Amino acid sequence: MRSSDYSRAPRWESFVVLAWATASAVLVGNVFQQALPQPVQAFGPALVPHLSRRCDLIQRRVSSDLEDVDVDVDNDAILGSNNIPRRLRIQGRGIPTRKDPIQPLDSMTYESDLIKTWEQDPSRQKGFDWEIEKLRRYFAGLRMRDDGVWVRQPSFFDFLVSKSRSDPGNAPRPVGLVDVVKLVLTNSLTSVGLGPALGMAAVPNAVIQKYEGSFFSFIKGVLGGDLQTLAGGPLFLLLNKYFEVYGPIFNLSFGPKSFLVVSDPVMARHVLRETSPDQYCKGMLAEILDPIMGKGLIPADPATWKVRRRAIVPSFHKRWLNRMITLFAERAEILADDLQPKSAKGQVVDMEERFCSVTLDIIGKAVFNYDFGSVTDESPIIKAVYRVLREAEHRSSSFIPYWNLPYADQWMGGQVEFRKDMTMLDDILADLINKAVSTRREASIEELEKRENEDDPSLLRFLVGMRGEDLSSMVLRDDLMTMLIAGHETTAAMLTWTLFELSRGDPGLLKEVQAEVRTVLKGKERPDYDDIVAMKKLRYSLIEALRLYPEPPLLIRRARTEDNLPAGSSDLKSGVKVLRGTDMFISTWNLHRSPDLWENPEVFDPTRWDRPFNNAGIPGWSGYNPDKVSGLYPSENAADFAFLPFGGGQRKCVGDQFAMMEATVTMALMIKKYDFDFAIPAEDVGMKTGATIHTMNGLMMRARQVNENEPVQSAEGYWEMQHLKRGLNANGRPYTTEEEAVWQTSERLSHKKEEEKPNGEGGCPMHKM
Ligand code: HEM
Repeated sequence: MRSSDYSRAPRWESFVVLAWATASAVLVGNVFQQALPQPVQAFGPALVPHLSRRCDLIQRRVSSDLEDVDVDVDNDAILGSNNIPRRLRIQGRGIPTRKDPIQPLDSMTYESDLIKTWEQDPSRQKGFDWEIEKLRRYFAGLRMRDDGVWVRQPSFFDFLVSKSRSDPGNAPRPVGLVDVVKLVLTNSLTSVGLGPALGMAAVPNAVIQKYEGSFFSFIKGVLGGDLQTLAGGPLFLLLNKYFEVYGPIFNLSFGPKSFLVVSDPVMARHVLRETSPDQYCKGMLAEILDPIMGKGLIPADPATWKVRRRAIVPSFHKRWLNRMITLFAERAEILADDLQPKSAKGQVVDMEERFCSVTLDIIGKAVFNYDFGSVTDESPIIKAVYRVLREAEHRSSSFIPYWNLPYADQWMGGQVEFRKDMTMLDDILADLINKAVSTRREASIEELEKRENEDDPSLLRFLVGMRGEDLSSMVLRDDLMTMLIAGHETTAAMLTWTLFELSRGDPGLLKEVQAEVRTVLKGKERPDYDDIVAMKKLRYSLIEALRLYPEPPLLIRRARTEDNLPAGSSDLKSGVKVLRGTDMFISTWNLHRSPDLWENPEVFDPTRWDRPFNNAGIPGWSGYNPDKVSGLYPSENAADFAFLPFGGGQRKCVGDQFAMMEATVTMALMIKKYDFDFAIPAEDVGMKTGATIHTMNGLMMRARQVNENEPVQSAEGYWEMQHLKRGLNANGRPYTTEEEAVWQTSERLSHKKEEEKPNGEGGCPMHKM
């Protein structure tokens, strides 16, 4: 066909040729985009210059036809470039819900960058390239909303949009099929003894192959994808058994799939702190949590995480945290009041459920100023939240992604319900976000920190007010949903296990913690920050519960680059080569209960946090040093990564201070007003796991109201005695001089004898009996 024939060509033909030309151009651009420098990427469509004259001619005709498409929009309200024609505009503003077919463009993608590149320099919005770009956007369903936000509607030409993440610097690419194939091959060769030839370390292999349950339960486990059933119980307990057999690093294999299980502080420090967050991502955790948390901070890929972490951290500022203390106290008081009639009647209360309710109410108010009212009420929304949480937990302990089966949300009972629950929660969230956006007052971070926001001190209000914050995309919704989930059951579990351990342990310890609480809060209506600091024995009890019951008991990572783990306490002196794509579990459960890292690791002993601990047998580990405790709890740094209550490194929990304050205030108000007795034997409480560790049968207790102004019948001396009997001074440190040792020991012990004398003045009545 001669070029002059085009003037006579039928219109549909020119349309097809144009679409083909545009598609090939953009496809070429998209395929090679990662390999090309940014300016070249931005001109993807122009990568086929020989087509330009033809396309120009056809395009002029087609685009003039398209101008006639009538889209009713308020042109005055449109922000940004005036060069965007009406056909590329669409009505609407605000944040849609997940189920809406029209979604804002993900601001972290290459596509978004490409649009920004065009917008940054309006002088470039002319000529052939610009016309092609406009057409590409039209066919790809890209539209600009009234508020200037680019959205995407479903389109047959969806492939014209590049969804890949933009590359911040030299970030490694996500793991792909080739990496997985290479990994499986290497694993297979290593398992037949060829590992050393491939440079792989001789990491022991733990193969789950002996199933001890019934055939029926096995089939049920396989069909339901339930890893716990197949592992014969909570996975972290199985990993603990293997830890005892194979040591601090081993491979856990299920057929061709394997996980590297790390239980060594030096290796954990390397992965969490000494590598960049680009090097290890959340891997399968991100895949599992995607339908619930989307690109929220916990599962976020490294590129999204960098941007969102920077936005979220300032919202947890000191003034806000102080303000939250009042919220914690208000909500704990509601819980205490609710316990009163049950206490009077001697009724049994499931304290685990009560702690879940109070933490849900707190996080709802703190994150988006929403009152779930779950301590006193039951509602379909609360039930939906719990069902979603259970589903998230089930997914995170499954190895078959049953939720991805075709149309699973149409025919699988649990998935149908899950879809409905998510829709309900999404609608509520979208409504809250849109309300906050519509009353937005933009300001700098410093200004926002000073702002009072009496009626609504929520994180949502802060984030929406942040100048320059991208409010268009789903990431805000994803982050809020993530914090709702992350900040709720974790704190509830910490409270549950603290009450459990304090109640079943030495009564002297509980009495001492209660005495501290009642002394610090004496005559005060509500605790403040200084009181939280002063209640050290309580804080250390809470953190000790997190040592024994870490939430979550496993941290999940996937290597995005090849790496070499240090040897740590293993025998693999050259370290361990980690291939790109390797899935890894860092077992916090094993770290926290390792006899090499703790004295009497299985014992609940909050006093341990006063005493240093070291083990020269672990090269590169500097032990636990109480002098390094600087905040509200002994952190991962004080224990050199043997203790990871809130993770470590750059992806450490953003809510650690919030959680510690919340738990201290809630527990303080509980044990100030009540004594608790087990309603079932402590050993029947049991343990099961999902993302967090729950009790098997609830924490069934009876609360006895006490006179909070009466001093606790003292067990004074329990805490100090734990140090003294180990030959340390009253603060848990070694004596500096011999004189001090002699003086302190005789002084303390004679004081103790005085207390123990029958009818001795000031003696402990408990010991008088
Ligand atoms: C006792 C309570 C809590 C515990 C034990 C806990 C534990 C953790 C742990 C271990 C991580 C690191 C996960 C990893 O490295 O894979 C984490 C991350 C996170 N937590 Fe918490 N958390 C608690 C409370 C909270 C609260 C109250 C919030 C929010 C209000 C919160 C929000 C987050 C977020 C957003 C992350 C992801 C941080 C990032 O990747 O940058 N957490 N948490």
